[in-house]
Amino acid sequence: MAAPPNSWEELLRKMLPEGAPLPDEDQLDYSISFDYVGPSPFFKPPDANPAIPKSRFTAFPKRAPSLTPRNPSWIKSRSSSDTTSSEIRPFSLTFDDGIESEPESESGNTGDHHEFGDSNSNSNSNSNSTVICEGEGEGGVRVMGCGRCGKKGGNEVWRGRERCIVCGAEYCKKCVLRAMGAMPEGRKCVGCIGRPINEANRRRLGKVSKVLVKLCGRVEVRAIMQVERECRANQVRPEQVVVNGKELREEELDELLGCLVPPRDLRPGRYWYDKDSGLWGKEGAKPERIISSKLNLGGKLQTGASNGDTRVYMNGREITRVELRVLKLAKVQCLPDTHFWLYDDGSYEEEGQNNIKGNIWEKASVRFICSLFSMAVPSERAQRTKEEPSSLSARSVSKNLEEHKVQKLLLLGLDGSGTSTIFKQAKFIYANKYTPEELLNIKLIIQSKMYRYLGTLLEGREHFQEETLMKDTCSDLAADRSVPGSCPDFTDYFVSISPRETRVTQSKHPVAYGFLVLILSGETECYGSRKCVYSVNQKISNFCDWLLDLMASGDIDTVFPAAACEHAPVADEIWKDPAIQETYKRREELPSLPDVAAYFLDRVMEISSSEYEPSENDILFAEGVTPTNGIAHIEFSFGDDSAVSELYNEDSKNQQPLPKYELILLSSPKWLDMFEGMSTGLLCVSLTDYNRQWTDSCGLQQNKMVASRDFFESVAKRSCFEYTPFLLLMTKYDVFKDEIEQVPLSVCEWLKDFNPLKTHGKNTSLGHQAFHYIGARFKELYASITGRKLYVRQVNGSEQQSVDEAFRYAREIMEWEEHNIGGIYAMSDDDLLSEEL
Ligand SMILES: Nc1nc2c(ncn2[C@@H]2O[C@H](COP(=O)(O)OP(=O)(O)OP(=O)(O)O)[C@@H](O)[C@H]2O)c(=O)[nH]1
Ligand SMILES: [Mg+2]
Repeated sequence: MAAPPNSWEELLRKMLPEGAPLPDEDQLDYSISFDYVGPSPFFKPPDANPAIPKSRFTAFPKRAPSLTPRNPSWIKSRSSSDTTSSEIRPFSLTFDDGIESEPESESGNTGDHHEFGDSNSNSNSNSNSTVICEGEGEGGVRVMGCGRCGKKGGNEVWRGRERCIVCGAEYCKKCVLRAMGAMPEGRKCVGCIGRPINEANRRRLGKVSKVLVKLCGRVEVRAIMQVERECRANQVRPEQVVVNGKELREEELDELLGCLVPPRDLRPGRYWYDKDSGLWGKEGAKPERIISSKLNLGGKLQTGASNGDTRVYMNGREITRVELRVLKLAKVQCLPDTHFWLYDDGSYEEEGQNNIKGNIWEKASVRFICSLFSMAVPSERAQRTKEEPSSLSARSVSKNLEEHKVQKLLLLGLDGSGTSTIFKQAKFIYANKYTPEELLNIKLIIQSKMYRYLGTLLEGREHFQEETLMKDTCSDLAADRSVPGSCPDFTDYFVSISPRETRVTQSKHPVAYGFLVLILSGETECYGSRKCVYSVNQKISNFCDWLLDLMASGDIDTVFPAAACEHAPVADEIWKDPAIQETYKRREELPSLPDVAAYFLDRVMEISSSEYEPSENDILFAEGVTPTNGIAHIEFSFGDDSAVSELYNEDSKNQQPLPKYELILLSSPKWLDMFEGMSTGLLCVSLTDYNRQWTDSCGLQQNKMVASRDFFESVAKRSCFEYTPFLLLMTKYDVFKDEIEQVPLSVCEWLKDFNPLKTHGKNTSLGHQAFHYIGARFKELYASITGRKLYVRQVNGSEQQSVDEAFRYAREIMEWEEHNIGGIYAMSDDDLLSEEL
């Protein structure tokens, strides 16, 4: 069933504010994502109709095989042939240079096979062909205008440009095929064929570009991308890899890349390698991988290879501080000037003692911490090989690498921004359920928190009661003494330090001040017999005194939850008391009382009982379930077709392995620098923050959206996230869309320029426009820091489907980044959109 020709335009028009112009297809930006409200644009095909293709959003592309290192088959072909261009020819092109018409690229041509033969000679015979490599910069400097026809940027044709991965010369859509010919080594001008690529473009190798898809069709582009990745001329050259201070020789590089556990994604650079343990890292840095041991590579491992300063030595290398922490975690005695000998199986001994003391990889916690910090951990493959060496011989190296790759997602955000909720939802949706021990712990947390909420309410009640009675008393006194005029508002005259200590801080009004002094010095009896909406009976008052004393002395945690069951009836009575309900109505004045307090207190009897078992919602809404000052993580994988997936288990052995993900929730920014090499950063910001206050670690108050922005900025600036794409998850849209109708976005100084259009459409509501505006401000900020694109999505943490969709979006981003490096080449992202899109 063919879609109507302009269906995407219609769909887009519905999403954009009324009157907004439609962007060109080339300019479409897929980096803001939100929940589409309306009928599904993708029809579920009836089972009986196999002709209808599966929706493209339900099937995610399989990860492409690892690009580098090369697989052994390549190494074989490399030694057998020395030609650079003819060994892998993606397809043949015939080119009729007499026809000046633009290739049919705009429509209908996708998937067509272009027959442009012998392009090299034809291109060269063209009068313009001499400019092919002119003006090129070796360092990838961009040539202004098309390198062949000379057209400058700005017009439609120029926008879809392609760049040579050697010289950086750019060609407009019309000239790409003429300038690059059959592309036997990928996107290179014909004059650059056989020449090594510019290293700045290595990350671009094999990443599909939209322009090529339009010009050549998918099948051909795949072939071009494959040769671009695999042909000899584009590989790392031996002299570009220095190991232990020595440039590699050709056979050494072959040994390194052809071994069972090679370095991941080898780039030109300086490395150190410990052949006894297999540890491998960049010169001057911590180990990043354990590769195959006993390879004969480079020079001798130097003491200062990793720039360690710990006075603890491993196989002659002074180890780094992070390694020392790991050793301590593994309970290895590490006194200064200890010299260890570490073997490739993880066993270690002190030098010269000939006595194996243990195995550092034995503990799961050690392996976990190492993998969290992107540090070396022994690969399962290497371990399996030891057990069954023959079982792996037939498997390709790249396949193995794929299988064991775990995509790491780092979840960050200020307290209350929704991070814990998303983490808990991910655990419900994808990972295993909570264990009985975890459930017991959560139950105790919920019970304890519930009594704290009650304490906070009682404290507030006391404060509100004093305030109200004092006001009443003062107005009576004022009336008694016939003070002319109305009674001043006494609340202006004192600031509450705590409900039990009220201090006069102003005395603008001498009469009022006189009354206050009178009241405060003349005992509270003057309103002791009075009552107000916040007054309670003696029983509650006694409980209130007891609970508040417990809170003040810090003993509440020793009493609750142990005494929860015993005090449940009175707690229930208190919660239902009208005075407490009146207090709860003013909960925004009690900052430590979360909205979820009522959810739990409504069921105080049930929750206080020893038989109570927290439900999924209870866990979701409970505070403090995830560690507030540390790290939590879950590992999971999810399939393409359904929201719910299984843990990868024994049963899936025979199936295609699902990609694995590790979600790491980081509550404390002090660890941030340790998280290099994350696949994606998920940063949560609550949309309602624009109207909230935040107290920083120094006790200073500021707008919470501004605090979130500053936090985001500090994260984006870290060098450890240089290559990490970020997805901004904007939470609490459900609350925000109503709140924005009452309180304008301009209450936040950073967002004061928001200028909404007055329209009445589903997707042009004030909330929707404001969400876009905030997203755009964050994108702007991120681009100014990193020059890259920030992905944005709204999430409702309380809905599993919304969280699931956010993770699916994150997965698409990882795919795009892997195939298109959208972020790094953001300046030309119009031609680097995913093939899948
Ligand atoms: N309405 C609504 N509430 C949300 C949403 N996301 C989170 N919340 C609530 O916001 C509060 C704070 O949630 P989180 O930020 O996840 O909690 P946290 O402060 O990071 O961590 P803990 O307090 O330790 O649980 C909780 O009461 C959540 O139920 C959302 O999208 N919509
Ligand atoms: Mg919290």
